[in-house]
Amino acid sequence: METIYGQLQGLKSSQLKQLDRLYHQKLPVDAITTSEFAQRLAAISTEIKDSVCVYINRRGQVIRVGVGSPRQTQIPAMELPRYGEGRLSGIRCITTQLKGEGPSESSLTAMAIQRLDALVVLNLTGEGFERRGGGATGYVSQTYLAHLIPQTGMEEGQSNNEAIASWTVSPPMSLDALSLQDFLELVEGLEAEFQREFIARDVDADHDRALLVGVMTNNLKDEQFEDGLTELARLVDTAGGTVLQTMRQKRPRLHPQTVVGKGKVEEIALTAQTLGSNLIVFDRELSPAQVRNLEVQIGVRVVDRTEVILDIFAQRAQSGAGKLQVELAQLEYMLPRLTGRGQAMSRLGGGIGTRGPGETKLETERRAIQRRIARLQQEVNELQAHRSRMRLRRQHQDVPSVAIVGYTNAGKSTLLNALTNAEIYTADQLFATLDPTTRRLVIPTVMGDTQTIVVTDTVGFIHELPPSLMDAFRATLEEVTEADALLHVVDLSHPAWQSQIRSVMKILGEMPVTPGPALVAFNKIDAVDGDTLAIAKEEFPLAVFICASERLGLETLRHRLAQLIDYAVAPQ
Ligand SMILES: Nc1nc2c(ncn2[C@@H]2O[C@H](COP(=O)(O)OP(=O)(O)OP(=O)(O)O)[C@@H](O)[C@H]2O)c(=O)[nH]1
Ligand SMILES: [Mg+2]
Repeated sequence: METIYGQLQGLKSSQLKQLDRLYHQKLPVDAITTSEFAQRLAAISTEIKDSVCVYINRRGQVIRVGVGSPRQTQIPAMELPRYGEGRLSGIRCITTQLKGEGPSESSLTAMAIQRLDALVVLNLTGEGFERRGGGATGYVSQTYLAHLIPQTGMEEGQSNNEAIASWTVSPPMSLDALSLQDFLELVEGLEAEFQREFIARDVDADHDRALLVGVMTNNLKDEQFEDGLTELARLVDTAGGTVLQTMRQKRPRLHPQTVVGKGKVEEIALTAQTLGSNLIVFDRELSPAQVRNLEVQIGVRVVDRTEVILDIFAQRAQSGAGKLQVELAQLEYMLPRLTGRGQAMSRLGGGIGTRGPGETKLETERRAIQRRIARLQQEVNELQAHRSRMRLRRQHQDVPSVAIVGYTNAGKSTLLNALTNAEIYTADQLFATLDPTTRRLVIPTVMGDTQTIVVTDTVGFIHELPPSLMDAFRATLEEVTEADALLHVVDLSHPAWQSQIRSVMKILGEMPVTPGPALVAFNKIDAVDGDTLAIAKEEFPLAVFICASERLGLETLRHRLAQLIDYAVAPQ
């Protein structure tokens, strides 16, 4: 017996046998259904007093039989072929309906999620008869034919509109009229239209088309939640993806298996299908099991915030040390997530979270990965030792050191460039800098002479910096803990500047060695209003205010640095 899906309780074995026999039926390739096949389906359905769904491929073979509505018998996303946006799944569903008129909203939604070729609804008369010598007739009162239609005009600006699946449902027609329809003509015409729309939209295959999902839990304030989503959108953008839409759900507690509730998962799947999204990004860390469950139900690759950050790091890493640390972070993140994901990953293609040195390692054995991690750890240790020898040499020469720290995109590199004419890459991007750069800087002393110090610019921080990154970048972060003092650069023009300060302080507080004293420098004051300036001055009376890009306030900054160093290196 083949598997019969759906609600089988209470069915007699003779009924199950009838359902099973449907698997042996074959339809002509150019017919949606034949009259005989539809009557037979309707006869069984009438007998068991429940809907029956049959799924048929383009060769006319029955590939799935289920009892219940199209929604209850639908094919799981992971079992569906994925041909991309320009195509349909190559499978149609014929279902019987005991009451009601046309197809229900939920049946149509199921059609859209599975990208079915068509959905055929057979309304039952409630009676009928078996013809002598086999063959049922009279069970079908009328029929409906529904299919998807391409969404036109999904332009950039429109992409944030609610996703509305587009389908069309025929007026009721007789079974005879339905069986005369040319099925091949219908799907070929439809696919040609989908293909045209797909090309018109100029979809770039290397470009992730992402849906963001935010889960608002009780411990979050509205503002925090929205700031988090805004930042996530910037991260996806920096990683090279396009955000098509952001979906939100409020939940007192996360759903243990899928984070969001069942209805939301369906909505995400439908939206992904409708908008042609190939990536779902959650605003929090997901467990390996949650990622698997979500991918199976949505049929699109699912990543969490950490994976997006790791992907940016992988794209940015230039130096050997940078690449080494990124690879280590990626492997440490991936190791617990390996089981079962390999298959899903290869089905769902590349993009955010699949790039970088860690990528090819995914297929190899766990143990090989563990060995590789151990080797990378060793190399990071050597890197750490090398950096520490360099610092020791400086300390012998009595050169005080300052590390520039701050939230990513605060203007740290711009400031070091302005102070020392260094040529560090700066950009309005998150994590523009990964590798530390150290430059000499001459500043006054508190006594009025001059002195030389070294200033190091390094990787920026972010709210909830992934622990695997913290560990892998320990050699880089040691530049921070080993410096005599810190210059904490804050982007005062950013609406979330206060929470960014808190995040930076939190990360500094979690470092294995307590960092030195810090001077806060509020940057980008050219883009700040008077009220914000007043609040910052009141909350941080010792801070300096600068505009690194216009080199404003740097004289004051040099003097305050002198005081800071005088305090930091004074014999205690
Ligand atoms: N309006 C304004 N923009 C600035 C100022 N300083 C820097 N920027 C801009 O802010 C953006 C980020 O500057 P970066 O120096 O790359 O920032 P960062 O802190 O090094 O960032 P990461 O290395 O990515 O962590 C760039 O587009 C700069 O041009 C400023 O004083 N005013
Ligand atoms: Mg930088």
